Amino acid sequence: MTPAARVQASIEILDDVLAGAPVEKALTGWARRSRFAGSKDRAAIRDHVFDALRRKRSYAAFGGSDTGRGLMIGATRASGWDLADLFTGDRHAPMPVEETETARDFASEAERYDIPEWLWPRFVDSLKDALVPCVMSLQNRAPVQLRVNLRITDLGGAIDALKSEGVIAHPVQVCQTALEVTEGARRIAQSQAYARGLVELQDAASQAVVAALDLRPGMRVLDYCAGGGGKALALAAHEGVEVFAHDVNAGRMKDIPTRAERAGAKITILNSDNLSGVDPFDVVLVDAPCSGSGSWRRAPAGKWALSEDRLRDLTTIQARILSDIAPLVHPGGLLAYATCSVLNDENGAIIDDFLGHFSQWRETFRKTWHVTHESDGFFTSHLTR
Ligand SMILES: C[S@@+](CC[C@H](N)C(=O)[O-])C[C@H]1O[C@@H](n2cnc3c(N)ncnc32)[C@H](O)[C@@H]1O
Repeated sequence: MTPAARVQASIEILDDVLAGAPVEKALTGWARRSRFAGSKDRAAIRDHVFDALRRKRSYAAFGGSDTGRGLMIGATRASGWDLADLFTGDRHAPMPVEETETARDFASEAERYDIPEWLWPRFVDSLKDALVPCVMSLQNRAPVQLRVNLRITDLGGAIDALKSEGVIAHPVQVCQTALEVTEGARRIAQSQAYARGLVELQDAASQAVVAALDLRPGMRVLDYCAGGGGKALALAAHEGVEVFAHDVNAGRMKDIPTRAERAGAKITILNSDNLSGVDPFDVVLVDAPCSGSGSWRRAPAGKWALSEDRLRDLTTIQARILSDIAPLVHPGGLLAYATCSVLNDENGAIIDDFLGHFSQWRETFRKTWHVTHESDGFFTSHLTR
């Protein structure tokens, strides 16, 4: 496909997404209808679509409308490409840009930085001096990051194994187990290094949340909101730590046994019914359901799907999970709360509210990871009684 034909395909997919289709469904639907497209075309179109979704508001201003076409005109203007080279009207290319399709000034800072208008005051309050670097980072693509499985290898061993298969990766500051992939990211899933459990795909801040726990051999640790098991696997990489995984939606944990086997680790799955009968744990990690605002680079549709009502529901769920789970922590043990959100409503405010209601608990540690090139936005707080 020509670059112009890729832009036209992106316009069509974006129109589907703007009409309400989930982005992955819109991309696969297009790919199925377009057998002529090769893997490089599909990857380039995916990049265009995700980029346009990250910057939906600013591209709409640059492009003069919030349609798929407006976003891709905006993207072309923002990147400095010549519109006349892509919007040619030739076969498969978008129609030439008309005089009415002009850029306009940004109406607000929220529009400039691609944040929903209603959410902007919360971003300002939550992020303070980190606001602009954070929202600018959220406009860009996230790096591909790996966790080195220290049960099987060390950083050097993983880097060498990946390199021999054409994947170039280097350590990142955020966490000692984390690597950033700079070349060959698409080879990872088929690589021996991945199949043999040397590395897992996981962002560095998620790894840092687990690394912040003082895990020691003999501890029993519960990952209460385990989902696909990313954090449970990182917990289970610690020698001698017994790891349990639970999720209200048990189906989400279906891949954990296979992933654990690949990693040479053991994770016991608990369902909600047998949770009440188990002995208390030394550590309970609550990686709570949240807005995902710290990882909107990876899932940009979430930025536009969040509403005030949904945020209120999430904070209610977060508070309820903390109070429900507190009795499952051994006296003197650790209740570790985490979100991949940058919003104080889901972070400090939840902890402060919990401590206000449960006076026997105190906070021993709190940390925020701001969104930077290297890091997704994360928050954690350690509570004990
Ligand atoms: C942020 S995700 C977890 C991601 C996972 N820990 C990982 O690292 O891959 C939050 C999870 O919480 C689960 N969840 C939502 N409400 C819950 C509840 N009341 N109790 C337990 N889990 C819940 C969701 O099903 C979802 O899988």
